[in-house]
Amino acid sequence: MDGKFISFEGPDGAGKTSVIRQIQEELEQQLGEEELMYIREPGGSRISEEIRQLLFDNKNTDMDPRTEALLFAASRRQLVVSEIIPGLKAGKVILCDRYIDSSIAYQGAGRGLGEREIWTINQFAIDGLMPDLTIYLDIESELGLTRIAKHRSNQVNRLDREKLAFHQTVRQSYLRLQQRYPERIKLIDASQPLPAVINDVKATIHDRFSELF
Ligand SMILES: Nc1ncnc2c1ncn2[C@@H]1O[C@H](COP(=O)(O)OP(=O)(O)OP(=O)(O)O)[C@@H](O)[C@H]1O
Ligand SMILES: Cc1cn([C@H]2C[C@H](O)[C@@H](COP(=O)(O)O)O2)c(=O)[nH]c1=O
Repeated sequence: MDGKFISFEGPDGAGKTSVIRQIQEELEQQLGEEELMYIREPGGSRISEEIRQLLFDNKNTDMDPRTEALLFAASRRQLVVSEIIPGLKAGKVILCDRYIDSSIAYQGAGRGLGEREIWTINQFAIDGLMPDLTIYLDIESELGLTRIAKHRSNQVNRLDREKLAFHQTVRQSYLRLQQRYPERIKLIDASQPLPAVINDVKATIHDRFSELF
């Protein structure tokens, strides 16, 4: 497939949304809007957005962890088929806010379901389709959660509400993934001021795809 598949990962509050917004704006100017696709997980397609509602509904506190893991994988499957594969076939640059690494870190490690088990169920969903590049925004859990509490307290979802220890486990899992796949996953220090984070992200994308930025 001709396109470029870039995923963005990180603990809650790392700044993914803020970074992607800027990257998207600049790439749209460089490439034109039609060459670019922004999607977010869970969600990004009609059916996947409906699964998102179920996953984040604050009244679903009794959701079983395996149900949660399967719903994230189901949402991902639908997104792959309805958006990502067609976008890549059309040669687009796809900016994807979270992908399989989120499930490994949050459900595999955070929920304690096992990183290998989550990898396996997600292979059924993605059928081998991995990002060309993953930007991992690394931040200490305390700082990430503080940012959310400060700026986004009116939109806190079921997973944001987890205890600090959960978020620390998630971060450790991300760091292990980055060490295991250093060619695909590039670590950016997200505790820096936003403009510095964005510069690092642009340089990392350019290193991988010299025609971008
Ligand atoms: N580098 C930064 N320095 C200070 N504040 C930041 C930085 N990046 C983002 N923020 C602020 O932190 C808050 C969370 O940022 P953002 O929503 O972009 O993070 P996120 O990684 O998408 O979070 P989540 O995964 O929980 O949705 C926002 O209010 C944003 O303005
Ligand atoms: C894809 C995916 C996401 N999550 C969690 C991670 C976050 O807490 C939320 C997504 O919130 P955002 O503001 O849209 O980043 O969902 C997860 O646990 N597992 C996953 O596979």
